[in-house]
Amino acid sequence: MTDLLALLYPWTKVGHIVSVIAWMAGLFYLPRLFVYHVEQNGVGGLDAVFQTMERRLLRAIMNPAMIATWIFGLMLVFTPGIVDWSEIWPWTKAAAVLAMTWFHHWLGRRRKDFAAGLNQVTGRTYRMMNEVPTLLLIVIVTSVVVRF
Ligand code: HEM
Repeated sequence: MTDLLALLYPWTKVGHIVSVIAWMAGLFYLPRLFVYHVEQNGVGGLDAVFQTMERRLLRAIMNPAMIATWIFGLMLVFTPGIVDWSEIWPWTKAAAVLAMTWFHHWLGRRRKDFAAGLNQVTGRTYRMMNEVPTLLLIVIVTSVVVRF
């Protein structure tokens, strides 16, 4: 099994990076959609349009991309010679990835609130939350590239 993972290594990394890019695109865009959704000022019909865009973005792109990122990422973890858990970088990366996954689920719960007409979160808070994936991305890329 580990021989197969070693053989697949470059292709696993291709899959990982491609799925990471798709996941991040959604994580940046969905909170921005929520800002516009909150601040639409009751223009007729827009609520339904936003709901459709949010549902499709989450279901068609973000959920599959997150799952693919995890699968390829875990394949890299189990590839021999890639991760040394006595170093610091795998732990900072793991913490940031878990936080990113929490953020994804937080957005998913907010989408359900919008769909039920129960959103309580202000546009200002969504603007602030929009910075979360950027900060986590900096931690993750620094971890995997600098490898402290
Ligand atoms: C979801 C769980 C994740 C796991 C288990 C995981 C695990 C890994 C592992 C073990 C590597 C191998 C590093 C190497 O080949 O030397 C890697 C590479 C990489 N990961 Fe992740 N990762 C995950 C999520 C993410 C996320 C969310 C991002 C970006 C936001 C990311 C960005 C990268 C990048 C850019 C590389 C390539 C680094 C290089 O080639 O130097 N990963 N990942």
